[in-house]
Amino acid sequence: MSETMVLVINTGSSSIKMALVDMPSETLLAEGVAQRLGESGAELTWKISGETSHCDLGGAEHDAAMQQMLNALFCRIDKEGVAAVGHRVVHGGERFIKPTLLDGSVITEIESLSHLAPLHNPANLLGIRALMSRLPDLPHIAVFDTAFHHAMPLHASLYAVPYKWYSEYGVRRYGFHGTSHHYVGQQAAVVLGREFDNCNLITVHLGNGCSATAIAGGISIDTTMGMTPLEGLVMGTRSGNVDPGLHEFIARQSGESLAAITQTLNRESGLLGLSGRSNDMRTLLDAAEAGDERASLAVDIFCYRLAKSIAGLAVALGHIDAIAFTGGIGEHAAVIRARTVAQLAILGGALDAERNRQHGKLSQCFISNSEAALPVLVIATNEEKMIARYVCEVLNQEEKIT
Ligand SMILES: Nc1ncnc2c1ncn2[C@@H]1O[C@H](COP(=O)(O)OP(=O)(O)O)[C@@H](O)[C@H]1O
Ligand SMILES: CC(=O)OP(=O)(O)O
Ligand SMILES: [Mg+2]
Repeated sequence: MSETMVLVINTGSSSIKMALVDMPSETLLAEGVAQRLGESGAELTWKISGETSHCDLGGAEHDAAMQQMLNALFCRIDKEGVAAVGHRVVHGGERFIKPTLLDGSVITEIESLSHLAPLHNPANLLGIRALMSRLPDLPHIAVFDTAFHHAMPLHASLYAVPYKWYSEYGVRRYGFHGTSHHYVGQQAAVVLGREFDNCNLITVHLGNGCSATAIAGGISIDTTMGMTPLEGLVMGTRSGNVDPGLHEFIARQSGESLAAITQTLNRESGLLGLSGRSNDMRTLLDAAEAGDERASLAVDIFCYRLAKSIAGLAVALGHIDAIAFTGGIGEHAAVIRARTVAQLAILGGALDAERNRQHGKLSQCFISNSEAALPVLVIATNEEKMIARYVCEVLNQEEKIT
């Protein structure tokens, strides 16, 4: 394909990432990150043409941060060169199993899935509407977190509930963070010197939302998130798995509605709920180091539940070629990787302490001990680059059709 620029927006539960990607070279011409949204430490960083700028967002939520980011971006880039916009959309339901050109009916359908991804689809739609109004003449393409998981076998995607809940209401596991798991899986195969389609991998995405995926034959065959991004691992503000009897029990105890309890499990649980302090792993590791017992307990539970889930995914694969850590925590928190892998001796996991500690300083992906049976890698995710790739695939197909 000819040189073209793709603008990408990735709205997560605690961050907004934007990138202007030159394709097909995949050069990042501009990168913006607004993080710790909704907290007093909310901040925005832009890297444009090699220059970095930084500003305090004063506790901004998604909407305010997005407007500020777009103003900063459009002051500095030439809109004329942009060929298309790629939007991360977290829940694509049963219908959206590949990147899709956005129009009114697609937007309505994404909106109808908002109750299944309340921390994400509404924020994704904010970005879609803001960019469609600023760049109305360009193609806008939605790339869904759920798409990479769409071929999960039924034994992994169905819950053991009455089958008609699946056939009549679409109750099933979808999985999320698919764009990141796909990108990191492909990168891990490159590092291993193997074909992606011939690798058995566990990719572990640890950001504000956390999930792990078993990949075989180039597809996701099981993952820890489910019908909503609430299932699975302990996360920043999400509980992950709880006893299905919990809702009724708490409703009886506290008189709260089911919706209020779900809201608590989404927004006030996980690391935040356990520590009573923060959803941010940096804050908790500092607090634990300073002797805060609840922060320490939150970190212990996070690592134990993660190790247990990775061991569970091993069942899906039989043989594991590598485990790859990614996401803000996976890439930067050596102590979390160390404490998790220390609980995976049953799979042959053993880290090289120095490689693990130095990761980031040396651009070295392997952090496992050379003698260990289980190779462990750290791979920086790049959902924005992956979204730009998917967008170009759609543009190329459209070109072929017309
Ligand atoms: N150096 C670090 N050490 C420990 N945790 C870190 C570090 N840098 C980022 N993190 C953690 O990564 C998480 C955010 O990850 P990220 O992937 O950026 O989030 P999002 O899910 O919003 O995209 C936060 O919990 C943050 O504390
Ligand atoms: C799906 C999900 O949890 O995304 P994020 O980690 O960006 O919140
Ligand atoms: Mg994210």
